[in-house]
Amino acid sequence: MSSIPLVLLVDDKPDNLDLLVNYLAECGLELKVATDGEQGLELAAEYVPDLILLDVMMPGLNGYEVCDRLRNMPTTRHCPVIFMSALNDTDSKVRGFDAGAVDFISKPFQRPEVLARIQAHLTISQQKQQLRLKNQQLVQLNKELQEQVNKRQQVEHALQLADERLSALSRQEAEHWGIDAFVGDSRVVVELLEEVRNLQQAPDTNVLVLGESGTGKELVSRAIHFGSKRKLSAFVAVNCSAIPAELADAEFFGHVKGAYTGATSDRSGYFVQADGGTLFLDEIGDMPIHLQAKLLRVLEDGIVTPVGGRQSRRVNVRIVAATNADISDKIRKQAFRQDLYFRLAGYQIQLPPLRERLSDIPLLVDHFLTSLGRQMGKDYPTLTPQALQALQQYHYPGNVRELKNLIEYALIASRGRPIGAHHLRFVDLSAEQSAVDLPYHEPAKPHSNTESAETLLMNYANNTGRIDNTTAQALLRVDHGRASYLLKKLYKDGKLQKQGQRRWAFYIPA
Ligand SMILES: Nc1ncnc2c1ncn2[C@@H]1O[C@H](COP(=O)(O)OP(=O)(O)OP(=O)(O)O)[C@@H](O)[C@H]1O
Repeated sequence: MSSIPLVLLVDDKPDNLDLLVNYLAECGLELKVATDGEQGLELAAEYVPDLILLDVMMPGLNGYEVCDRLRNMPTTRHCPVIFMSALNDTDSKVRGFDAGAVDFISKPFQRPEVLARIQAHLTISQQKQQLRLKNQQLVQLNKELQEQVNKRQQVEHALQLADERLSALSRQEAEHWGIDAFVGDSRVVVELLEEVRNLQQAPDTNVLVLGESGTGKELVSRAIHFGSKRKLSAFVAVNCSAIPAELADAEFFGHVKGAYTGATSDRSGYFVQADGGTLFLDEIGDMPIHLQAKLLRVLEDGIVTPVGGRQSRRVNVRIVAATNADISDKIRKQAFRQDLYFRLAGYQIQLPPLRERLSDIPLLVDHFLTSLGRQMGKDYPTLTPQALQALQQYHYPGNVRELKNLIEYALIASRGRPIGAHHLRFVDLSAEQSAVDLPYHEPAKPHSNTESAETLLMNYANNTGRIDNTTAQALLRVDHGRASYLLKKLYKDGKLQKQGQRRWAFYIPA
């Protein structure tokens, strides 16, 4: 409503119009007059008045019809209409209200009544208009809110989907790495799996996993993590022997931007990455001694500080460490800190070598035939009884990893036929298996450095107690002559002892 309210007077009697104009002249109103219904409608459409005084009985369109049409025009729909009539009966009033009038003024006019009714309805109309405006604002606000709610619901839905996908992934991972992934039903394995289950229920206990290479130390460590409540956070696997000493601090504790040349941004280290989860330290026996001291400090106070940074951060990490080294020997030789050992070995697990649980071979063979066969697109690979017997008689210096590799090779070599003993490529031949028809392999990368070749052979002999020419050839990828030369040299140096005169098998001197 403009500051001066506009009132439209519609009456076919000029006297009435004059009288009304006269009454309203000094009331601060703007007036428009129409002398019939048609003109009244035109002026109403053109000026959109704040109030209309409408005569009922007019030639042409009567007041009821005019009012009815006003209600149907979008611009005048809310404009209050007061009927003016000499008829004072209830019927005509009801009819008027039905047509959409807000009030009645009786003729002959009484000035105070006319003024009072006009004022009252202008005020009501003004308030109604304000209410309508507020309502529109509220509707608009409500729309915006609804849009926000919709957007939020979409985001929440997307988040929920992502969450479901993530937990499906972590479920898959947990299933993949769960305790069931560790195959075996020998007594020693059953006891071992019981220990793993107990450790899953003690998610804050650090664990030291000991065992020869290939016995499943990483598999067990993953099962400990993925079966515990820590599974929703990361399992970070680190091979301690593969980290260059100069990078070790940054790798473990992270670094800030500019800490050294090449540090172009902040980077979190293994401890922060594993926060809430598990840090798997493989080959812990090979961890440099200076790093052992720093690791011990983090294990004691749970606080890490990135290289070049001042801001420390508290982390909650379970350590599962593994080694195939003789850790007591390393402690004796002061190559491993005893205090760190006590921190890591909150609980200690010893994995048995495969040769001490040969009864697990059929299950393991079946497991690898199925899983590797599936990967290679071979549906039901089979094995001859002779091949299984050969597998059960071997002593597996490389443990389960070696068995897995044997089966993988045999699956390829057998080309879809049942796997026979001659498809098994044993690296370390025992007397019974020397008759096995071995396929020939081109040496991949011959081992030319004599010193490191000797170390490799001695490591093997120390681990297994024996070594022969065929094994040496396979280990170093060299020919028979070179293997003989190296074994004889170790023999002459007194590092190996010969067995019998004819067979070139050597033992560690008693
Ligand atoms: N009991 C088992 N059941 C099924 N697979 C096994 C088992 N033990 C070991 N494996 C498989 O053998 C391979 C070697 O296992 P893993 O890496 O856990 O051994 P490891 O003791 O950690 O070896 P390393 O000391 O050389 O790191 C992996 O492919 C693993 O899946």
